[in-house]
Amino acid sequence: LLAPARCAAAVGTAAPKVEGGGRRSSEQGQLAVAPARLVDELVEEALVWSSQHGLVVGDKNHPRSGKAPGVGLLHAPFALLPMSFSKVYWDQAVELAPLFNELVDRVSLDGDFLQETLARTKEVDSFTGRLLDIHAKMMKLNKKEDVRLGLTRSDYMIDGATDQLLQVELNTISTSSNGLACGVCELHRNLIRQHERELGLDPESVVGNTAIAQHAEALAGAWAEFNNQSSVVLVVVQPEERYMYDQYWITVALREMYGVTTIRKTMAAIDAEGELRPDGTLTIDGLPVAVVYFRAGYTPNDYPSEAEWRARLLIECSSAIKCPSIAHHLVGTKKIQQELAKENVLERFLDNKADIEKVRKCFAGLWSLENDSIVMSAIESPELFVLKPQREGGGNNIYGDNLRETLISLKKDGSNELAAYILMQRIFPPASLCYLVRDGTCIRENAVSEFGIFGAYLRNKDRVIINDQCGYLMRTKAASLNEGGVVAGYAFLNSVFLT
Ligand SMILES: Nc1ncnc2c1ncn2[C@@H]1O[C@H](COP(=O)(O)OP(=O)(O)O)[C@@H](O)[C@H]1O
Ligand SMILES: N[C@H](CCC(=O)N[C@@H](CS)C(=O)NCCC(=O)O)C(=O)O
Ligand SMILES: [Mg+2]
Repeated sequence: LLAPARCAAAVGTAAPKVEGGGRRSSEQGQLAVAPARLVDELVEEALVWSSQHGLVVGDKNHPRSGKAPGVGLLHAPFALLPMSFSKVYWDQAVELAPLFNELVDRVSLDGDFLQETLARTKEVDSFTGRLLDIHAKMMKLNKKEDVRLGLTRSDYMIDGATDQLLQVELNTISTSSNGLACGVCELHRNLIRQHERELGLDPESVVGNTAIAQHAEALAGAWAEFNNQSSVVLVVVQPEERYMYDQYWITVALREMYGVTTIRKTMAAIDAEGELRPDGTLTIDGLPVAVVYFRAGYTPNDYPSEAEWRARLLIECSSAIKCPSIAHHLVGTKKIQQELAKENVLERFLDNKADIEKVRKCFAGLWSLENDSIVMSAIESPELFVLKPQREGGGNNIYGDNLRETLISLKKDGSNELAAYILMQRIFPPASLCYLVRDGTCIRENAVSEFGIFGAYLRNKDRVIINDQCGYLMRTKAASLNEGGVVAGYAFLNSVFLT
């Protein structure tokens, strides 16, 4: 039905020209029009597979879908077939993972750098300010985190104009979809296995996703370093969580693979039930906490009252291994991303020249709004930029005319509001026709992808126990969309086969 060569294009491609073969981004996207019968069959099988294998999210149309597991389920949004991705980019992103792990840890130890870099932002962004206040309190207490666990994700897009892999952002808190990303990889392998001849693809060419196993391994490793057999891993969650199934993949693996117990609590519940023993141990309902795994706490919406801020401070003051610590969390702000892109700043944190060049090579243009000439360029050509506040979770950036108007009003006020934002070069990834499935419906869209590599870093004093990439997340969205993110409702989960 679909000649293999044509079919390779049928799965959507994000692999423009690279050294040693491959094709230019402009040549991509010649999607072989798969016969409707085959697409319908694939969609039906994919929906059945997703329902039977926990590739699910809570359905926002169901009142209790964010409260109780098993209630109001809906399949997670997914691309029907994997994205082809050049091994050159894959290898580059994998090679960068331990470098970014090390960079995040080094920057997190430089409290003055964090406080100074974010000082102006603090004046105009109260959320970031509150985080900085907790960080300042820990500095005053000279609080040391001997055991540090970083679970990160570095997100990239391919810049179609230069065929360069450019970092979109470095996430250091609540890096999610680690569970569902594995599911979509298995879904694609299953579909290809069932239709190998028609699709002309090899199921094993879909890159396996180790995210669940490796996140569980890192959390279990931290729990072991805490060295208290009766302790638990505390998962900090939002009161309404429709992404709970993504989280349960990790916590069930933690129990089944390592026998480690997890408890799920909201920040309000931690404030109400949490206590500090004299030795600094955090207890919840009397249970000692070894590790605090934040799957909430990254957005102002997670702090509706002082109770949640008290909980964050209580956790930070405790001997529990925070994932992330307040310092690690702050390293992931866009302002720090922009500061690290300045000349000679990486040299403060990384020693090896070659490593520094590898990291610097993946930086897109990043500027503070104090840079008048860049602000003027952005006002003239807003479509070439993205304006970013210090926010996480998708849906927060400013684009196009709104970007221009925001900059003009910020400049007119002359207020220091400017420090709440950074400007970033807009990346235009190669687009290709893809089949995308959401709410049981398959659409064919000209789509672009964002490739994330998860990173795991576990250290006890000067002993680095884990410093590795730990799985991947490929997200695909309509090329016409500015914003991204699955939870935010824009992107679809995808997997990768290397070309
Ligand atoms: N420089 C950029 N070029 C193109 N798209 C971008 C850029 N930065 C962000 N985006 C889009 O906006 C989405 C959210 O931006 P991001 O910086 O990842 O913020 P968040 O922390 O909210 O995820 C990304 O997933 C991507 O789709
Ligand atoms: N509900 C929360 C969701 C937390 C969250 O949005 N995390 C951001 C980085 S901060 C992220 O990694 N997004 C990747 C998946 C996407 O595209 O939506 C959770 O389960 O922890
Ligand atoms: Mg993001």
